[in-house]
Amino acid sequence: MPDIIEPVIGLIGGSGLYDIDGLEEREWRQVETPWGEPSDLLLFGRLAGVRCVFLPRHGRGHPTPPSALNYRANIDAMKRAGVTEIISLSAVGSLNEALPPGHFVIVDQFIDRTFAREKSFFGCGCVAHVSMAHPVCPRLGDALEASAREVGLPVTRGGTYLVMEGPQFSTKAESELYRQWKCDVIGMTNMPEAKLAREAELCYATVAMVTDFDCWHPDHDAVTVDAVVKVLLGNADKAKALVKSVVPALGRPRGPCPAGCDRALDNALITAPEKRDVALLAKLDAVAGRVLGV
Ligand SMILES: CSC[C@H]1O[C@H](OP(=O)(O)O)[C@H](O)[C@@H]1O
Ligand SMILES: Nc1ncnc2[nH]cnc12
Repeated sequence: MPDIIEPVIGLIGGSGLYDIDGLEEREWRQVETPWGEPSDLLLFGRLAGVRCVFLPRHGRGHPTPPSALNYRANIDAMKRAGVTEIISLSAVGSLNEALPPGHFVIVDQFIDRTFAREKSFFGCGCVAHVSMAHPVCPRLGDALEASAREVGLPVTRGGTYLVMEGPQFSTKAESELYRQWKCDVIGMTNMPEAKLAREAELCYATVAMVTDFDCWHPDHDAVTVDAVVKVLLGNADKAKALVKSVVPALGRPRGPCPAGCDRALDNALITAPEKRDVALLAKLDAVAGRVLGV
């Protein structure tokens, strides 16, 4: 790992965010991965001189639902594109009265209730167990919080994001259960994305943009896509202002991540070298080349 890193900021745009304003030298480029196709071409460019790579999570025009997203291809493509940190911008429902629609939450924990997705780059022939105790990079969280306050967004630092499989929204009983679990927001996409970013040794943080009160709130109608999209349009402008402020702050040359996100595989591999599968190792070149030497 170099002592001084020139950051390349990865931005994953969720529902309602299919492009990034103000990018200079912009170019949509296909990035091939051994895991299949990412959601779309990747948009390369510069913001205030800082290299950025943007990916619309569901593809432009939103053709792909949460369960069908190729999360491994998306993260691998980011890594291959040279990205060093990822900011996930996501629409969420609120499970907390204090977090109304229009509010931004820099989440710091997740509960993963998804069950129909590929969740790891590793597997038979190369087993790895990374720590997910602290799934979000605090350095990115600090920068996002400072920028959100600077541009005047209603923001809360910290919160737990419940990741459901979808695509249907929750039942009222589920929504109430997640509230009992002290979850703050709910969405369908940030897992396994955050797990895969950790395996790929990429710093990762989520800006959860509240669009609705899900279905638990007695004074609000159950969530609909129409209602979500209405709030999303306002949130998307705020998200773009946040990105404009945070990218220059994160873009300065820096040392290794103080939280160790960029060394997550140092103590994670358990398969003996002679038991490793050569074909899998080849696929891990971008994600784990640093520790596997492939
Ligand atoms: C359009 S509402 C449901 C949809 O929005 C969120 O997506 P993203 O996290 O990519 O912004 C949620 O997770 C669902 O996929
Ligand atoms: N209530 C909700 N449940 C799941 N995902 C969402 N995305 C936006 N609102 C949501």
